[in-house]
Amino acid sequence: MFSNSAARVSHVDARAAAALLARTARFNWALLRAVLVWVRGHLRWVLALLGLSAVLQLLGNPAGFREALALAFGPALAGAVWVTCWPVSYERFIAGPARRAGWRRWVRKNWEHISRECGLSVSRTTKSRTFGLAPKEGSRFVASQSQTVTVWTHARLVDVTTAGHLLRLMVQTRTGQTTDDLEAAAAPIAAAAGAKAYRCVHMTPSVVEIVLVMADALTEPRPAASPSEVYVNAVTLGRRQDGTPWYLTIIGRHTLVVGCSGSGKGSIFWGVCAGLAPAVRAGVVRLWGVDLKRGVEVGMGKPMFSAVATSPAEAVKLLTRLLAILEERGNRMAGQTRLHRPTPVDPLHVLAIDELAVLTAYTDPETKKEASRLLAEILTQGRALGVVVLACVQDPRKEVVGLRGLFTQTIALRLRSAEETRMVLGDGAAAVAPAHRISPAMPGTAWVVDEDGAMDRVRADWWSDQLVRQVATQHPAPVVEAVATAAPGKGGRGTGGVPRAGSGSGVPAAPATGHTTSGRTPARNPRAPRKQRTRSTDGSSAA
Ligand SMILES: Nc1ncnc2c1ncn2[C@@H]1O[C@H](COP(=O)(O)OP(=O)(O)OP(=O)(O)O)[C@@H](O)[C@H]1O
Repeated sequence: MFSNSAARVSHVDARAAAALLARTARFNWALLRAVLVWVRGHLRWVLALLGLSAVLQLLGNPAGFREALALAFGPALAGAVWVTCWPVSYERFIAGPARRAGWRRWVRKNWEHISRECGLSVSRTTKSRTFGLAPKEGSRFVASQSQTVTVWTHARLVDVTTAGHLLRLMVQTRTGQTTDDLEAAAAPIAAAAGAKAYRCVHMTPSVVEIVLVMADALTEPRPAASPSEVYVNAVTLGRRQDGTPWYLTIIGRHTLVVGCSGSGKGSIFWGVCAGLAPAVRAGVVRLWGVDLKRGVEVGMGKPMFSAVATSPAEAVKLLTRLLAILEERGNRMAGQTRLHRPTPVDPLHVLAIDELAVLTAYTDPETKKEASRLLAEILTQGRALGVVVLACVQDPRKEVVGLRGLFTQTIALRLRSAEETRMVLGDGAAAVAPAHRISPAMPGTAWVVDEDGAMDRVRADWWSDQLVRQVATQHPAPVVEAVATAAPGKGGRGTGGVPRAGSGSGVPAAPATGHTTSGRTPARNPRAPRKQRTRSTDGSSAA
């Protein structure tokens, strides 16, 4: 008995000792690597001090020899310990500022060369005259000697600044140049600087800011956070390539999301819908879902939606109902106000469509025609009347998405060709916003056009099925729209709809069939247990 427990203790000790040994070895190896990196980066300093220490040794000054060695390797060792034990603070106080200073120095020192090689400079040859003594003529002063010289004129580097991973060059055109020329040179400048990406911001008719992204802040996926605040104007979808948050304006915008299969359209779909969830619960926003991939996507967060259609026929009914709301609201707003302001009695309606092409291209001709007509009306009238559309599609061709031009903002996820990038982001976009070159290993990454017309690379946060279900359960829509019974032009009061069961309004509960989704929704993952449609008085669902 005793010998057994002793053996167990010694076994545990051996395992702890082995772990400690492994940790120590890893630490020493990290330290050694950091020292070697430091020495490589400061080779001249180290060699000079090693030389000095050798001379001092030869001169019989062992104290000086030791000091020189300490000077050569002391900072390396201190830096190595710092970077190994506290990498974040080392990056913040030492490595980051040093790297950024190096970028600025590189640009300032080499600007003329960069400008010349990247096609921003012009040269002109002129004759120059020199005066002096001519040896052949007995060192007599000769009036002039003529020689041909090349004179370069460069675009002007107004300023160089850095922040985080960004290197910003403010460049001014030279005479005869336009900002388009500066923009065209941004790609070779980015390549010369070893930048991961770049973008151009037109500051004035003669000044462009070239923003070089020196390290990719989008490489790592980031999980989305459960929203808690009521936001209607915009939602946070992820981050921009400079690491700042990426907001998508919702009010007054129709958004088209284009990306091939697996490009991450779901992240943007849920970024918007789940991002608006607190506003949905507060009643300021009403979500309408059209999921023509058999309801697989919207099924994840169905409680957030006031109505869901999963077939083209249901979608037509839903669009008809929405158009009726829009018409009623238009009549009410006429002569009163030109822009709808969402309130709990008169909410913002957000129509979220997953796989738009099924509705506008791949269904029977009659449904296709009717759906396209309804959607076109919503897109043309809805912006000011508080009805906005978010549509996701894989194929941006005109014959698939004929209504492409009616969307007021587009998000280009990974696309299949430069031609598709041009279709989605506009002429000339393939060069500056190459959505067709987004790596398949980085789903959720996209190119967007900013308010000022500049293109920027962004990455949406990742919404897991579990998080979508959780957000939907926490923020159910207080009102269910009885879309299936709607007839064209018979929407009645636009903000109508039936309060959800148990929402405390005293209005009879809507039947579970209030959603247009017919009975069965194919599940992508095992579904969470179905919630009973009764609610306790605090508004939370009761199982
Ligand atoms: N923002 C993101 N960050 C990291 N990974 C992501 C992100 N978005 C999506 N993914 C990954 O990519 C996969 C495909 O994403 P998603 O289903 O959203 O693509 P999709 O464009 O909707 O494709 P399809 O059109 O075929 O449905 C997901 O299963 C997930 O693993």
